[in-house]
Amino acid sequence: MLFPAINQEDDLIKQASEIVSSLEQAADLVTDNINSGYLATTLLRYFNLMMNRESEMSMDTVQETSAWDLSDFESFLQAMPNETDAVGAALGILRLHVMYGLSSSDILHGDIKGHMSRSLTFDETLYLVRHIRHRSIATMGINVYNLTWNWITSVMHEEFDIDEQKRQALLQRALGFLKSLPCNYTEQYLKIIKSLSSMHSNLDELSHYSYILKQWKGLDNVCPILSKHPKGELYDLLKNYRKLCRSENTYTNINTKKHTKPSRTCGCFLLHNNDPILLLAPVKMEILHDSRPQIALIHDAISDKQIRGLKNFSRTQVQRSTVTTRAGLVPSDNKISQQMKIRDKQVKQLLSSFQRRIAALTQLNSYGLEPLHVANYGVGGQYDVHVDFVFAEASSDKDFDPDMFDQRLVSVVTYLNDVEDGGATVFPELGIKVNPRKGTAVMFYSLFRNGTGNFLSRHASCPVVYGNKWIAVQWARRSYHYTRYPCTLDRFE
Ligand SMILES: O=C(O)CCC(=O)C(=O)O
Ligand SMILES: [Fe+2]
Repeated sequence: MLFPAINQEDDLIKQASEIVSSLEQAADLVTDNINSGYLATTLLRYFNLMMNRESEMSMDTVQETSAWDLSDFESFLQAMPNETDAVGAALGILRLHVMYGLSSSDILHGDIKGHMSRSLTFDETLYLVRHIRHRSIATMGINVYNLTWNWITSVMHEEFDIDEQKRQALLQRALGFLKSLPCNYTEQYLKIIKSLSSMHSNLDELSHYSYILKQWKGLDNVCPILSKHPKGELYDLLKNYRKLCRSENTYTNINTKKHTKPSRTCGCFLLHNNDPILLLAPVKMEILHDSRPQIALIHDAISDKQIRGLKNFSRTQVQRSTVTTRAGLVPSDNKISQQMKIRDKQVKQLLSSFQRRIAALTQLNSYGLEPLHVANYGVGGQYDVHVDFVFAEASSDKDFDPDMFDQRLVSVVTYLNDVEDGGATVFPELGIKVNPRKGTAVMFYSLFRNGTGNFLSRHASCPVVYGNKWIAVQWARRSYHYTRYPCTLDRFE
């Protein structure tokens, strides 16, 4: 099972607690299993356990469920997280760190944006440091050297209860890192050398280095590579993504001027489109972006009963999400969630009024609606900046012509729960942030009238900090809607 944890993972955590509390023998086995290399997973499972109030166990539950036998336990062990989960957990914590600008020292003390957990151990922290250069962190548009150094120094400053040997190993690691940049003519480097000397380390090179460094004229205070920040449009976009997730208002206007006009009709209204269904129960619309692309909120888009039905059905069936790439549909570091398509007839029936309303609202033909997708993001789960249409560079077919493809025209993302912290949908080109609210949907168009993709519709899901996030995504394809959305010759109409 892959990180991020969803309800199944919560169940697993509950089972773990039950076993550990009730069977001494089992507890030893669990400990053996967990301690060998799965530290970050342990960390996140504890992290979840402590933070997710729903999964906290009362003593009553422990007593009720203490009748475990060992065959149950074997299958439990098989379902234990593996190395992939461990890496996933470490990356989840790093994502929260980067996206929300958290201090590494707070995380070390178990404080994730004010949600308290236990402190990390020395080994767990090193496990995080080892994974900072992972692709998914390296592509977040930050200086990974800076991030690594930030963590190394936090570990060095922390009063971990570790022996001399481990402390020396840490300092050696810090030296090795600075040397690899290379940053060995800096005050930072010298400081570590001095610390190592003060520990009476018998490294021959120590005295040699301190001698050279003392002679060195312009010793840099801080290594320049560590303070370089990536620049360019892509980085501005990723910066906006982070700023929106953090609710900082200072997002940079990148492309907006190129082909949007100021919004004229932002506001709320009841919409019925003269459609019999909507005349009976008009849609509560709130326009967030007037046009090109139009982005709107739909309030009360789905009933509580439909939400319950959808979640109950999907809870045990969602699987690791995939994205469309040149290599086909693959799991991706850019989309950390689990999802499924709803094909079940009964569930479809339950949702038919929901889909009819969407069709009536967009005035699109319901034949163009794709099967509904349900997705769940756990703590640290996110969806990086992306568009919902396929563009040539992302296609697996080298002759792919986006204009000939039946592209996704409209997306309706419906929130199936309130997320306690994080999980907002953001549009980093436009400075728009939508916080998930149970029953509300955000609807946006991805194409221009001529059928080509509008990159201003780029959007993302901020990582979930606390709780988890359930959404239902309804896409409508363009091909059925030529009459409703006739082509124009204007490139940007
Ligand atoms: O989770 C969200 O807020 C956005 C989901 C999304 O963009 C998608 O599934 O394509
Ligand atoms: Fe999307």
